[in-house]
Amino acid sequence: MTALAALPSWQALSAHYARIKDAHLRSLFADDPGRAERFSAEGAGLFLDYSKNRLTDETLRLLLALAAERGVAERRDAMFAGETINTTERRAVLHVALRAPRGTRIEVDGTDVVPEVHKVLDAMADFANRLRSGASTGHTGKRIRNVINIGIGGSFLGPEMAYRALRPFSDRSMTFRFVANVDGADLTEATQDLDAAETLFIVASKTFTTLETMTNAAAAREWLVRKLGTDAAVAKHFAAVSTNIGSATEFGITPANIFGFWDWVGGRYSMDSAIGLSTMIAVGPDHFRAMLGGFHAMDEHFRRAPAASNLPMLLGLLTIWYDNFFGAQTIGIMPYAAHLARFPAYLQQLQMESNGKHVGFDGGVVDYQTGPIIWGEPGTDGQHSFYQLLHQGTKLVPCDMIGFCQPLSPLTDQHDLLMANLFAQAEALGFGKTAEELKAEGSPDFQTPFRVTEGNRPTNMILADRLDPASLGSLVALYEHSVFTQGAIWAIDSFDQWGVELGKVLASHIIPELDRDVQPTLSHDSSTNALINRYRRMRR
Ligand SMILES: O=P(O)(O)OC[C@H]1O[C@H](O)[C@H](O)[C@@H](O)[C@@H]1O
Repeated sequence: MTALAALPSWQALSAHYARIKDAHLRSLFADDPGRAERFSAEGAGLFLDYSKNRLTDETLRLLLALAAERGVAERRDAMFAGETINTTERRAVLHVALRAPRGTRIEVDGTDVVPEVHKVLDAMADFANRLRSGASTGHTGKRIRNVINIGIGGSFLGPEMAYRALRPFSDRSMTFRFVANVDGADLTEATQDLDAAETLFIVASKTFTTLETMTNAAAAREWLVRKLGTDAAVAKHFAAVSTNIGSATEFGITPANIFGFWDWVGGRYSMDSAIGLSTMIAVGPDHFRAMLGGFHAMDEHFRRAPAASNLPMLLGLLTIWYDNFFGAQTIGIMPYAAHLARFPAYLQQLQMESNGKHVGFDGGVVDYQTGPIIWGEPGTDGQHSFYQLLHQGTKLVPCDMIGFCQPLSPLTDQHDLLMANLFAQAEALGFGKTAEELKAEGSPDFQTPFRVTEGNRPTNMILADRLDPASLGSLVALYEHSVFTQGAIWAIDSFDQWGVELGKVLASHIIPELDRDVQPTLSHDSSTNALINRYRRMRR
């Protein structure tokens, strides 16, 4: 593959960047009345205004040329065709099959996987309906009122985020909790006020080997058996979601309560697979299917919309623009929706685990920056903590601002306040306030320099009608495909995660060294040895 820096479009972008890097959004807007209209696009129920970015028509033209030269569309088509694009794990990448409507054909090694997907969805729907209606009960005959999802990473962040996002659509008579951390405090807090007879645990793990999840699942089983007095209770109080059906069965989970998925679904791309069982129990199968519809609508948009109006491509290319040309290190995600409080955390795994790589397709170390650091908080909360740095700090932090036009809360007047803040923040970040303007408003001279806000801070504005299952699906798929676009440009495998292995292996070496009954001979570095020794002395 041609080195990125050697591509004509890359070189043209570098030269173009040198020319426009200091252009201010104030003048870009003043000189171009049609800017907002031209730099916006719509698809799958989402509207994207990207006009408040530091770009011109030429920037866009060159970024689109880069996407073409780098073969983003071809790689996208290869993904949809079930090709083995996750080369380091030799796997297809087919989260798009999870939301393919019945009757679509998507093949992996000659087998159409769509019927299997719908078979699992139907089994999940049956399970969810029986729980929600009370047709299936716990071991003592009591209705299941509490669902605890035990899982971590992709088996946690998606389900937790989706449950919180869709609470207005959820069965309010049920309690949903999400346990991830191997810190026993997590499970203890989640169970301490619950009646075991009314509690279902879903053990969610693609591999069914993850230390945290297996440890918490075993502790949950002990808790349940202790509370209900018999091992037989496990059958009615545990379900599992995994690609590893054998280990889930060995754990003692009733086969009818095990829901499978496939190795062509990455953990961080799995919230719309059986990993979403807790979501489906919470909101019901119809809403879950509406969410899949939103995902699919964005898949189709990504697949068919011309690059210049293709939301995920635009979002991905803008990330490249700031990351590689402006040298930005991070991107902020600011959902103006309290229900999306966990969306930035969800996107952290999706983006950073996918594109936090420094080795390209050819096995060589890349000579450019890859995935940005993703972080964020819901607005308006963030405005009162870290926005100061966004407005007046020394770092360039492009932000995605996300809003919904219709409130779901009955406090509708407050929605105008929320949206006014959303629009105002993007305006302030983009255009700032000059010393002259401040003086004209009567700012005292001694204060004026401190009050100047430079502006020229870029934002994307993403709007949807309301936060519902369909728009949530579209929004997640938008970011999935943006991540894909970035990975294709950087020529990295966005679907492996080898970097997380070393820490796991080292932990497995240290675990026996903490055993109270042994006096280990430690052979780590002097810092790690001292820390282990200190812990052994200090713990109770
Ligand atoms: O679903 P599991 O197999 O338990 O994996 C849970 C998580 O742990 C791993 O360490 C990976 O970094 C994540 O990609 C994955 O989502």
